[in-house]
Amino acid sequence: MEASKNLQTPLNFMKDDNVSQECKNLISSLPSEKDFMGKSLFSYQGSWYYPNTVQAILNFQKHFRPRDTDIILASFPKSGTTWLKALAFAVVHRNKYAAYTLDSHPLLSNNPHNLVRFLEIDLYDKNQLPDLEELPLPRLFATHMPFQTLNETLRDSPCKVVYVCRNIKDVLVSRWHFRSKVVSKELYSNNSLEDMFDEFIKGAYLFGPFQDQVLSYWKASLVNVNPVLFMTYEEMIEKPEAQVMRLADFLGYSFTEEEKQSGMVEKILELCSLSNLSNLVANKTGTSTCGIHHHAFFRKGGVGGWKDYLTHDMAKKLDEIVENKLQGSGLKFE
Ligand SMILES: Nc1ncnc2c1ncn2[C@@H]1O[C@H](COP(=O)(O)OS(=O)(=O)O)[C@@H](OP(=O)(O)O)[C@H]1O
Repeated sequence: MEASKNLQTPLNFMKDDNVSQECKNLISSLPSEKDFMGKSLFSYQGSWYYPNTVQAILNFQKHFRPRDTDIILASFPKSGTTWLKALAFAVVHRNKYAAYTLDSHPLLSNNPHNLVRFLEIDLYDKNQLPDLEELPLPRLFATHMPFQTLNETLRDSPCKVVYVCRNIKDVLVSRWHFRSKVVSKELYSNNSLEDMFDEFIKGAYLFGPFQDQVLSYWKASLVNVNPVLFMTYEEMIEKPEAQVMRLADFLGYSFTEEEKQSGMVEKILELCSLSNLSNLVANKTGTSTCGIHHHAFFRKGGVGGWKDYLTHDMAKKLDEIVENKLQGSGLKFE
């Protein structure tokens, strides 16, 4: 692939134009690789970022003050983030939007990414000191950072972290489709699946390596420092009622018997379903606060769609890098 110079991407967090001298000094000491467009990525605390994202993470690490009731939704991109944001928002704020009807719910008029904003590619990317005081309680945030980077800031806080992960093969295919929607053809015309596969094998791509991030949250979920709930997209697809109740229990917003009897769990699942969200005008139009068109967050969903795209050999190699990393951890992808 040809690496052209001076490429511009519309996404702020992929740029390198908002970096302090302190951050420049740090970056100059970090391992670096070129991404698919020939732009530089840097490895900070075990994950790869563009310079503006490193700056945003430094902002976050320096200035974020967690509250005990904060909830952080973490994920590797394309693992079910949008769904988890919608579900967590709907669960914790369910009493604010008419006890047993969800007709006037914010999720019907706003994209989940604007209701639960990313720390490093939105809030702290835009602002060194974002105003987080006005957010409704409990405050909900999201991140694609690995646990070790998040935890440096959360260390003494009892705030809760929910991690959702998904099979690497579906993640890769989802990311490939997503890239074709968000990176303009002028910047990158050859969006081949093989290029993305090579990135995953090599490990140097935004927020990668996938397997390192998954392992960081898995390990954190086994020890009781910051409570971490480890969820999988596949389990959410297979047993949505059980998983949303598990989420609610963990967050301290368990469904009452009365709510269960009245069908509240099913109503929330319907509200947050891919078919419902993706058909809303609010999600067919407009751009999220992190600069991505709302519609780009929705596609086909489901489990095993990778089979239509990846060869047997590709699938085997992807499984191998994940298995090698997770060996002995007790976590296994089917
Ligand atoms: N509500 C809901 N229910 C089930 N599945 C959903 C939902 N919303 C989005 N999706 C599917 O999730 C994939 C996008 O992943 P993320 O939301 O993690 O993307 S992002 O990281 O926030 O950019 C992407 O998966 P693929 O369809 O396989 O590409 C979306 O279609």
